[in-house]
Amino acid sequence: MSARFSVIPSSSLPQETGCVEGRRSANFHPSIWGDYFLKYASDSNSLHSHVIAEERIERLKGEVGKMLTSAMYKPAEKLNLIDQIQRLGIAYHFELEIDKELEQIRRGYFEYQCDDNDNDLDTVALLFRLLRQRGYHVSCEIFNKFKDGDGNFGKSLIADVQGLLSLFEACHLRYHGDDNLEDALAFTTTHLESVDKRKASLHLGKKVSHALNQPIHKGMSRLEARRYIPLYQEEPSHNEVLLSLAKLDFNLVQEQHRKELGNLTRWWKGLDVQRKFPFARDRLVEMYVWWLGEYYEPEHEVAREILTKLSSVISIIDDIYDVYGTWEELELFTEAIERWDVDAKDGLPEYMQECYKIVLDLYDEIGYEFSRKGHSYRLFYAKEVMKNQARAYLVEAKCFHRNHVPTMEEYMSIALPSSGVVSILAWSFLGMGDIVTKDVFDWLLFNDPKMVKASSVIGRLMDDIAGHKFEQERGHVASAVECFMKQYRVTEEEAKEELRKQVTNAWKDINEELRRPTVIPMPILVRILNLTQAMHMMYNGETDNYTHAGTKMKEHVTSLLVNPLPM
Ligand SMILES: CC(C)=CCC/C(C)=C/COP(=O)(O)OP(=O)(O)O
Repeated sequence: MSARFSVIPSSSLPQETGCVEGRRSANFHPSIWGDYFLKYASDSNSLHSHVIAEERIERLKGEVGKMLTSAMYKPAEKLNLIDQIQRLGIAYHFELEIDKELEQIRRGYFEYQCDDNDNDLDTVALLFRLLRQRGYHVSCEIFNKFKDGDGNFGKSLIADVQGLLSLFEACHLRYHGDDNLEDALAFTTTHLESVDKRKASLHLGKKVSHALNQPIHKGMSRLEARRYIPLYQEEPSHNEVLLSLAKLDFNLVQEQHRKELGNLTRWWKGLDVQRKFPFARDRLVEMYVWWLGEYYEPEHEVAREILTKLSSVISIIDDIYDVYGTWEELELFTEAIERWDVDAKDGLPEYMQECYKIVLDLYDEIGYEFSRKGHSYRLFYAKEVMKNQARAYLVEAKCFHRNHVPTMEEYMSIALPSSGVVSILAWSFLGMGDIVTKDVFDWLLFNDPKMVKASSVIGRLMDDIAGHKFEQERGHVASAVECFMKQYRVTEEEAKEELRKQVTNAWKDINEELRRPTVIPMPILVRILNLTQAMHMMYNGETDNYTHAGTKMKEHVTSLLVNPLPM
């Protein structure tokens, strides 16, 4: 298919520039984890306890399944149950049941207008959130009845902290034009912040603090489940069956994740990354955690493996383009990727030859996996993505090597493709089952879908806001913050504020694109949502947690992969 970028002619650069030549170094810190996970690669001594846990899980799943479909619960109780199941990270066992129950509750509420008793703010907001999460269109006018005579969310709601919390969470599902929810977000945030300051009721206070920092809709499910399980346990009314299932399942799946990461560590060591590419970020473990945001369910083992391998290699390539490579080398490397031929590596410097070989070998390996599964057609898309990514990196590098600070419009046309979101999504689909088709790849690669663009905007702008300072210090292509400041003559803080608004708007696009009926199957769109949540985890705040993996990211790795949940 047609390339999005053309390769920049080599003659075009040096004359034009005060060109930045020679090699740079970003002084990335070394891997925090080294070989730590290697020991899990061959871990088979827990086989017996594994089987016992699986049997218990099956029994508990049966009980939860019965609770979900039982007619004993009122709709409000059922909604709470569904919410808890989702937040505990075990909803993947009950997708069909949840869909059926939600559909029934939706019809009861909107078509038969029943259950007037369940019309409190907490329940209505929960209903709204759970339905919109699944793509049902529910009008935000549903909240009008909670407004006072002046059309504002009124004082009477302030004492209902649980209701405020539920409304706050619902607001993050808003579409463009949902003005009601803009007001509701400001209203709930103000009042929840004051609850947070008062540290009212220890348990509720904890929930409020966490929500303000991390709304459910933007949170990475696996990480949020890890945080929610102990919180749920502290709830006096918690259900023992749900809790046991959540803990057992978390720990069993964690064992699988460790083993996968153990095998990946072995592969990574075999590549000898530290020695061959000492200038690059060595972040296999962090990359794996990133993709637990895309899918953590056991069935996606192969997809996770393919995605982690490809993205870890692209991370090295990113550092070649961003940091280490000279302009001439980058042109040569891009041409070699275009040619996709073993002989194309002749003429590359040695470190690039090593990298090129890794790419070709990896593609041979995944190509073999595709042919085993009857998915050989996927290899074409996988290669196309790598070529697009290399071209996008080259265009970005050109800006840097020319010391060019583009306008925001020009910047976004360069920085959205180089953000890698399309590549990551395409690669994340490679190892998935038959829900992924040729049409899905064509849509993703050649239709410029709105939801994917929104996800790229969120990833790119959050990354730029978080990484601005560090990248400018080490010398990096101008970020959105710099372009915005220059174009609109504003301060760094003002630029960041404006860019955060663009992120907020892009979330509304994501929410709208999830609305049924969708052209692309929902499980595919959910991957785009998941990737956006994972990027939110990576870049939220003032730190790029991928590059600087020693603080928050280290905590995430520890809680997701090192420490099991105490039973
Ligand atoms: C979610 C995605 C798309 C991940 C791709 C993996 C990757 C190359 C990360 C580097 O991020 P970075 O912060 O260094 O990116 P950039 O160099 O574009 O700023």
